[in-house]
Amino acid sequence: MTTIAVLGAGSWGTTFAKVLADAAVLGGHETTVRLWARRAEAAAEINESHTNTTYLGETALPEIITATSDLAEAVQGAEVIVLAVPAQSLRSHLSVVRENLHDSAVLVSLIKGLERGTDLRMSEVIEEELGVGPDRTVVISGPNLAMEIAREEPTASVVACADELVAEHVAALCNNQYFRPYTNTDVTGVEIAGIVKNVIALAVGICDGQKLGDNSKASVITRGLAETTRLATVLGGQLETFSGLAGLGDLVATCASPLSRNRTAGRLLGEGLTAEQATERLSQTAEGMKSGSAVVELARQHQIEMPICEAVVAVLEDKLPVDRLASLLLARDLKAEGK
Ligand SMILES: NC(=O)c1ccc[n+]([C@@H]2O[C@H](COP(=O)([O-])OP(=O)(O)OC[C@H]3O[C@@H](n4cnc5c(N)ncnc54)[C@H](O)[C@@H]3O)[C@@H](O)[C@H]2O)c1
Ligand SMILES: O=P(O)(O)OC[C@H](O)CO
Repeated sequence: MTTIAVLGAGSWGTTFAKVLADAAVLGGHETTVRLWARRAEAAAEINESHTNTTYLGETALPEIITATSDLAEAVQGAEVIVLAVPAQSLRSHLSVVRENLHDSAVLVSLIKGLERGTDLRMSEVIEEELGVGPDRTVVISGPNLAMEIAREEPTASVVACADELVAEHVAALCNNQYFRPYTNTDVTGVEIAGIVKNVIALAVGICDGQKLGDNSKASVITRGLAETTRLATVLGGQLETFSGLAGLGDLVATCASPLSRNRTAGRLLGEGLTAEQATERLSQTAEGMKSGSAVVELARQHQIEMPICEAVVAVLEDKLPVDRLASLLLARDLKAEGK
């Protein structure tokens, strides 16, 4: 019997709990999936009606998912702990996890954000707070819009861990008829790809809000991928990761889809809303809004040029009028494409 705790019953946490439960049924594994919801009413709805209507409408959740609003209870005895809370709140949740952590538990981050103040990736926050090694820290990232996966539309993803056997174990736990995981050992590359694509999606959304067309958006996506790759490779990420699912795959899904909260937030900024107004309008997590400044800070520390991310953050901080973003990027000095 494998006990898996999923912390965060928002759109991705709830959907991923369903992915795990469906994988267990398909694979004939004996698995218990516990889902931690911040609100007691959400936990009660999941237990009684097997739905989470706030995030997933009428999607029917498998009955092997049980929910609780008691974080310690969710974590107790769990061999696998999946983290699906907003990036800026992860550290505060980990203090409760630490007190109830199973000796050999594996920690799996679904989070696509960078911690403000420390500029740490989520795997680094987990390792620092829980004192676990990279062989127990896993990151899952890819073109994974929760709502499509909840409808069981096929997708693929990347399960990354420094220890390939651990990645394979977690991949087996989430492999089902609509979710196909590939393993990878490039945790840094996979994580940076997921973090920065949210900032690039904000830029694409701004193009939408400004009524710019597909050439502009394709240019932002392509140059955005170049920025992401520059940062990740300096931090130790592998170049190949960026032509894969966690790189190009996720960038395309997020920047193309009206389901993306980051692209939607960008569109609202492009239409003239402030960052605060756009966040209020969304009511769900758009990680790029908070992580953007940490990305830019990290890039500056490593002397990496990230002009698109810099411009997005300047808009978020009200230092650049949104209608000047395109002209600012176009006025930069000419350079060779590969540099
Ligand atoms: N939704 C997706 O399609 C998707 C896909 C892949 C990755 N992700 C990533 O997964 C992470 C979680 O995203 P989500 O879509 O589930 O977000 P969400 O906004 O839908 O849900 C967040 C959940 O965290 C809970 N929470 C706990 N502490 C919180 C706090 N301090 N502030 C706000 N909420 C708090 C909320 O109650 C909610 O249940 C993000 O890093 C996101 O980038 C999301
Ligand atoms: O809705 P977004 O913008 O948080 O994107 C969701 C996923 O990260 C897409 O892979």
